[in-house]
Amino acid sequence: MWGSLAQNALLLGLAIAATTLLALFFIGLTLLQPKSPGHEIPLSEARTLIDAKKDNPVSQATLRDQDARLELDTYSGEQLWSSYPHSDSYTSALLDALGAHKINTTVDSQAGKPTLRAVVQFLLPILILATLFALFTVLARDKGGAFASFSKWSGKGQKAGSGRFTFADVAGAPEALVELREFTDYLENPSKYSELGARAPKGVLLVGPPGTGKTLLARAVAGEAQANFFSISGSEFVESLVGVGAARVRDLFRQARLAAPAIIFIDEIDAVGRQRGAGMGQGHDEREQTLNQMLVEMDGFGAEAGLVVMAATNRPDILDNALLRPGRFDRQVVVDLPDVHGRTEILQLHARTSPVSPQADLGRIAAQTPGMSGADLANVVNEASLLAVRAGKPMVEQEELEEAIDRTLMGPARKSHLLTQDELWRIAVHESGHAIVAEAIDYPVALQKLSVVSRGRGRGGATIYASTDQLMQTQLDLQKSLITSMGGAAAEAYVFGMLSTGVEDDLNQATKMAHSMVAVYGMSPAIGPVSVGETPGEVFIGRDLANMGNVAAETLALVDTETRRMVLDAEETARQILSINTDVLEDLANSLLKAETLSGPSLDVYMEAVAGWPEPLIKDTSHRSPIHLRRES
Ligand SMILES: Nc1ncnc2c1ncn2[C@@H]1O[C@H](COP(=O)(O)OP(=O)(O)OP(=O)(O)O)[C@@H](O)[C@H]1O
Ligand SMILES: [Zn+2]
Repeated sequence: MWGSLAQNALLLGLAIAATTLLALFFIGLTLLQPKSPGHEIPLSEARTLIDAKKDNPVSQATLRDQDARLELDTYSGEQLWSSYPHSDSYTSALLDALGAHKINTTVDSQAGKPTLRAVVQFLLPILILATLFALFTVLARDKGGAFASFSKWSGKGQKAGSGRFTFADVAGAPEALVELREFTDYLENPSKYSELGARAPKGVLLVGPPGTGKTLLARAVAGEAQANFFSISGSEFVESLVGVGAARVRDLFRQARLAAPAIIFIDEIDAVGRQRGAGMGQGHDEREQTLNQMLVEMDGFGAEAGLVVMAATNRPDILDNALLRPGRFDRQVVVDLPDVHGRTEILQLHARTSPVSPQADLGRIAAQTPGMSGADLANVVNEASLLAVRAGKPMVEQEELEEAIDRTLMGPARKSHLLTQDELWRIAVHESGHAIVAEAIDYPVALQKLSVVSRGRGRGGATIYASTDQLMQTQLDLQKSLITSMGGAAAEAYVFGMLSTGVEDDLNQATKMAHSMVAVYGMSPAIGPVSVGETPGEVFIGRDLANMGNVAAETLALVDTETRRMVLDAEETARQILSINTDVLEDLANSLLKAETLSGPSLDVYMEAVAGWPEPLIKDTSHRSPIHLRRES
């Protein structure tokens, strides 16, 4: 809860300083009370002495105007003093009286002569205030207190030129680099875009598991384009008070605008960018305000600004749709875990800055580390260097590198393990299942890439399709994508006789889709073309039935049954497709296991061998059998 050790020390120090200063202030005030000589008399008595008409006893008077004190010396050698009301009129009245009786008077206004007392009186309160202010600021930053908006936002500007990263510092992510070129292009010459009235690229979402170099990529874009770099993490907004996050966002954008061309990098954007209205409990309002402010800022600058906002997440699925609209984060760049090729390149890159022996076989290290991220691999090289130093060797040899793999796996930050051969094989079968099923039913979106490592630990591989621009989807389209989603689970069940946790995302997606088909799009014959009032894609489970309005409980039960039936049907179809393509499944899975990723021609070979599925994908069409209508164009 309480930040770092250093922050604690700072807090303690400030608290002590504030207390000390406060004590000094009061001690100082009493001790430095000016000591007037002699004894105090009431003002009335002093006036009587001054005003005495005969034998005036006062030999000499001193007006200490600043302290509002009147000191009187008498001819009898007495020293007396008295306080008087501190006002200009009273002072001049006193001076008049003294003058009238020709009393020798000194006025000591002390103006322009700062005494110790003045210092105490005026500087100490300022010092105390400053210390208290600093204290609050630190507190606020740490706990999200009310003063946080005064504290400096924690974004850091990176001066172009100092310790810059470039694309040469990123290895094993060629696709990401290609996509990011456009942003460096724009940053190097924003006016080109504004002159042409072209829509400048504004926001890009870097999607990928931790440690895959998302931050590195953002910095590299800044470095390539000689742009300034500002970064902030979404998690910094969590737990702060309402309004603080929004203020920081405003600040950040203002600073970046002044420093343009610039990149604003928002790490862990999912911490603020979740679906609005989906959060619960504390910090929810704050998150929404911060998110809204972000949207406002992103809409508030045009092509001429020379600003690019990059954000990183590994959960793009939970982001608020408003963030993904055109003119905001409308681009996504996937930053996958590297395959064996990528890992070799990353190792080579990091080996360049360490004394790695040319005899070391980095390809072998790459082959032993499926599932490791770029950050893990950088760590392997680093650990190996430490081991070499400890062993007194001048160079890092194979031995150290291999030991460093184990050390990296045992490291404190590491939450998972390497993918074993068994896991890789299962993932290869699963992904091949998706691809073969999609091919057999002529899934309308092109398959681009198959991978057994790319999607992050514990999540298995990925089957990546080109994104589609299609706005309207028919029942057949949805049915195809449902069957394709079930291809992975069907393959696991078909080949291994049981599922694994790797099917989680697929089943989730398939269930949501089937549910929408039933409850929203009227595609289930049992329910008919009736909307059950649900938001597309939401699942009933755990939902408050009281919110369901006019929908009868029986209907809800029927929606459930129909959803399940649709998913089961799709799985059955997928399984049958696989059973007529067992040979392709075997070959493809093996090839994938060896190469870790397949794309382009090496993938096409297998796809061409897939036998198509001859049967209709939509059953139960009896209630809506088509007729033939002449169409004239
Ligand atoms: N593709 C890569 N090429 C070279 N080095 C890499 C690569 N990926 C990661 N690294 C190394 O790992 C370090 C950490 O990566 P970075 O912080 O950019 O990852 P990230 O994806 O932003 O992680 P997180 O999501 O945890 O913030 C980099 O500074 C770099 O040394
Ligand atoms: Zn899958």
